[in-house]
Amino acid sequence: MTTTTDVRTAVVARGLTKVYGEGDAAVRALRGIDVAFATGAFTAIMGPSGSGKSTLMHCLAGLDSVTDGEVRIGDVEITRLTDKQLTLLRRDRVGFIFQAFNLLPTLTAEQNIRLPLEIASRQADQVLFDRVIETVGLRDRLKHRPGELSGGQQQRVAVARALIGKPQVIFADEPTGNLDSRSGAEVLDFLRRSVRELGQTIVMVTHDPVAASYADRVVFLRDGSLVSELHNPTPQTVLDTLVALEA
Ligand SMILES: Nc1ncnc2c1ncn2[C@@H]1O[C@H](COP(=O)(O)OP(=O)(O)OP(=O)(O)O)[C@@H](O)[C@H]1O
Repeated sequence: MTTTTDVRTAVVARGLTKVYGEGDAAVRALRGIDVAFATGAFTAIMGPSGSGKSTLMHCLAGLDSVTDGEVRIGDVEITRLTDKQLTLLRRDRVGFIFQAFNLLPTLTAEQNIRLPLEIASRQADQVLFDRVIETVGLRDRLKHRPGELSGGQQQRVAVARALIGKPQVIFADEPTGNLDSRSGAEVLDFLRRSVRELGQTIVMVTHDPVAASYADRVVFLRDGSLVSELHNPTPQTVLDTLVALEA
């Protein structure tokens, strides 16, 4: 598996190890993972329940500390940063999309989308804003509050919010977990278009072989180790790989 750190690589982990607890209660959630995520690619992380998917994403995104090893986002070795530096890095370079859309209910869709930039005192790039709004099809919903939007529309607002800051990478944790299959397909299609058309880099954790098939590449975890990967996956090849892993 490649671990090169050239400009085409957005995120790299080397020897990434995460142990929860100590002594007899210790759980080795990640056992020395080497993985690289290419810039402008859509990668899915899959594996059986408890295999370490969420832990890997949290360590890659600087949301959780690592026990050993390194993580680099762009040219920044995040495992060496102080908490304050990490907060700034997450704010300025990383986008997040969660299963629960995490929108502020009193703000309109547009205000939710612009909020992270406002917090960071950054100017929205109006050309990008318009392009993102067109891409996710929200033009006629900008003045609506989240409670007036469907689940799929709310998640599209969350996708737009993540895209608008032009982060080096977006981490998505089960982004379609709360959506019906049609809304889920729409959101996945927007994620894929943001990679193809805006050059965005996306790393997504999912249980769903259909969701994973929207990615360019799928990496598979088992018991805290990376054990397999697929390029240009289909739902069937993802399912076959999962079945083989769980055998
Ligand atoms: N805070 C924690 N304290 C102790 N053990 C933990 C903690 N978080 C996760 N674990 C353990 O680490 C291992 C990996 O968990 P993780 O949540 O990363 O797996 P996952 O593949 O995302 O699972 P799922 O698909 O069920 O969400 C599991 O054995 C889990 O019980």
